[in-house]
Amino acid sequence: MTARTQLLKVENAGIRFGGLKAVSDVNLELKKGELVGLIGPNGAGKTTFFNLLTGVYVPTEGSISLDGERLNGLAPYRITKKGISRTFQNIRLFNELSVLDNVKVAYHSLAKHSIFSSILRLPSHFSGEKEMEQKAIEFLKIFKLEHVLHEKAKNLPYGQQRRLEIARALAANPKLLLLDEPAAGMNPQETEELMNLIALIREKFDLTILLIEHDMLLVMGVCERIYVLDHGQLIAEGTPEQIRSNPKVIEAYLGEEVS
Ligand SMILES: Nc1ncnc2c1ncn2[C@@H]1O[C@H](COP(=O)(O)OP(=O)(O)OP(=O)(O)O)[C@@H](O)[C@H]1O
Repeated sequence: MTARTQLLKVENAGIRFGGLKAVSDVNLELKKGELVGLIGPNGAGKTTFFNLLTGVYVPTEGSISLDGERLNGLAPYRITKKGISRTFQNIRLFNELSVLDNVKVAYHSLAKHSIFSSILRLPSHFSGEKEMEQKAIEFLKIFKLEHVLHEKAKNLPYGQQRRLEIARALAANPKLLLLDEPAAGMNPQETEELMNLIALIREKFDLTILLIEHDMLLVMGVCERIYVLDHGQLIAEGTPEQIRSNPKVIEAYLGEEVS
């Protein structure tokens, strides 16, 4: 097997909120094509770490780079353009828009035709728009949402809303996809379907994925490597087998199920 090249490099990254070090001295690397888990007890700093990667927060220490390009201090939309997309712990869709429009909005952020051609309704606007719609429909088929294209997002059952959120994040054509608790609130069958979907999109879109998840079955089942955060610091990194038997992880999760 050829050695995989590096995609994300996080060096000694952290952020303070007043006196609280929510994330501190984190070193993490992702190689292209990897599917990696980020776990840790409640309040460990997982979502804050995603917020650092996506520019919601600027690190107060350390550096973050994607494909060798430093991301510290870039606005979230610029980081999306550089190739990082995410989903949220609490689903954030445009509730009043249709399923199709939710995905088209993401395409618009990358569209080649300019804002001027849209305003002036030039031919390039219409060809761009049509191409975008076709792409969005193709996309939604992969997520088994083609039968609800014109339904408002808010009317979808929970599992479908979760899938739509992932579809929308992927429409921005990321190199790195960050999934924040994608299985939260799902039943075991939906969780299993989601695991299969994550494996499928990773192959199909040649993606690198970092996944925050409390469902250990999902994390241990799909991730090749896992990082563990506790009180804002990384306490372990390794394969699912190594993490399961790591004494520091067991201690951090005392009272919670690890395997
Ligand atoms: N904007 C903020 N201002 C102050 N404190 C914050 C802010 N954002 C996060 N924190 C604190 O940082 C710590 C880490 O929170 P975070 O939400 O990242 O944890 P988490 O691991 O994602 O938790 P959970 O699994 O419960 O979602 C918590 O103590 C939280 O209160």
